[in-house]
Amino acid sequence: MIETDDLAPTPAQRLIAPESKSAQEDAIERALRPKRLTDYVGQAKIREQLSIFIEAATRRQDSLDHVLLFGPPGLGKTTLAHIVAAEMGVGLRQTSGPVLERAGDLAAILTNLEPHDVLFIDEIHRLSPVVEEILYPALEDFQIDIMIGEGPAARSVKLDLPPFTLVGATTRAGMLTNPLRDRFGIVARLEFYNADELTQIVTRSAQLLNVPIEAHGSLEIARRSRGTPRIANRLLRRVRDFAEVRADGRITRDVADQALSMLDVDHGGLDLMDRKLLSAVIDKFGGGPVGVDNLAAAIGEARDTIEDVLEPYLIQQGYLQRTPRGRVATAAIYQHLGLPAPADMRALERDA
Ligand SMILES: Nc1ncnc2c1ncn2[C@@H]1O[C@H](COP(=O)(O)OP(=O)(O)OP(=O)(O)O)[C@@H](O)[C@H]1O
Ligand SMILES: [Mg+2]
Repeated sequence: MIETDDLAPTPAQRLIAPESKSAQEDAIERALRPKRLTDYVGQAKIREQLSIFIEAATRRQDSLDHVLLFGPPGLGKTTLAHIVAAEMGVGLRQTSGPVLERAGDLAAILTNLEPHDVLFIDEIHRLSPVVEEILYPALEDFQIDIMIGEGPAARSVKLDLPPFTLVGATTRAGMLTNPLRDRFGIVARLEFYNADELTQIVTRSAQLLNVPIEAHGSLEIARRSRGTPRIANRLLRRVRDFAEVRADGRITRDVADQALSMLDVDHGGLDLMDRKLLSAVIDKFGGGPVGVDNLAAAIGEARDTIEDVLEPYLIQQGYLQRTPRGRVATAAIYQHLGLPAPADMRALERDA
């Protein structure tokens, strides 16, 4: 048995939840958010592409093509949307899929844009169908059809819009309708960050927060941040607290290690929720394959939580595999947890 805790935090309470947890955290994030492309660490391919497209559009005095950003929470989609506007030297209007309930909500925003502005729609996979209808001609021809008046006197009016750039963000590109996805000229998939990139992010944030930190301290936090800048920044703040109370305020590797171990974030960045999930796969389902619905029932979490929040990093790290028959624990996770791998898995590895 793997040690898990019945008091494991709920997804939102997790120290390593990739979502933003509070208005206070949002404010801190804004302060730490890089403002220009050159300060944006990692995602080299996306940065290069965007810098070329932005320069080309600027030279032509054109608006930038519509941009779709997708990837797990906390990897820098909102940050990048703001950077696009800053690099283009234009304004940014921000809204989100669930907020735009009626067609009129979107029409009001669109008709108030300045030429070349960026309209940032977060959680764009949650747009309602009526709002999406309005969006199509807006994206393609910078025009919208709106209804004026009511009943028999109602008539449809075409309005011209200023040329603008839609930046859409989503954690789930698969949930976008095809016609919507097809209207983005630039599609960028954000990847998890490596330890080196996260070390740079932690070092930069520590500077902004005036926290003394050693290079090995940054690296230790980076390694345990699940490839996610938001988590790296959050762990940095918790380690700082620990350093101030239990040490002399300086974050060394030792201090970071002690703090994170106390907070139940292990050397791979896994916490109690991860271990609960993995122990269910291993102990209750013999290592898998197990369908995600069964897994959700076994650990009492929503299927979405498993798919959006828990799994992506575990899969990326090679701890869990997604197969057509369900989730399977890999040899790497048995090793990480210090458990003997099942005999047939060892045989498979020998033959491979
Ligand atoms: N490339 C980066 N370089 C430096 N810091 C970054 C980078 N990407 C993200 N961050 C930091 O991580 C925090 C979270 O990023 P952001 O809010 O942009 O994520 P997101 O992808 O929009 O998440 P969500 O899906 O929850 O909306 C930001 O406050 C920023 O400080
Ligand atoms: Mg965001």
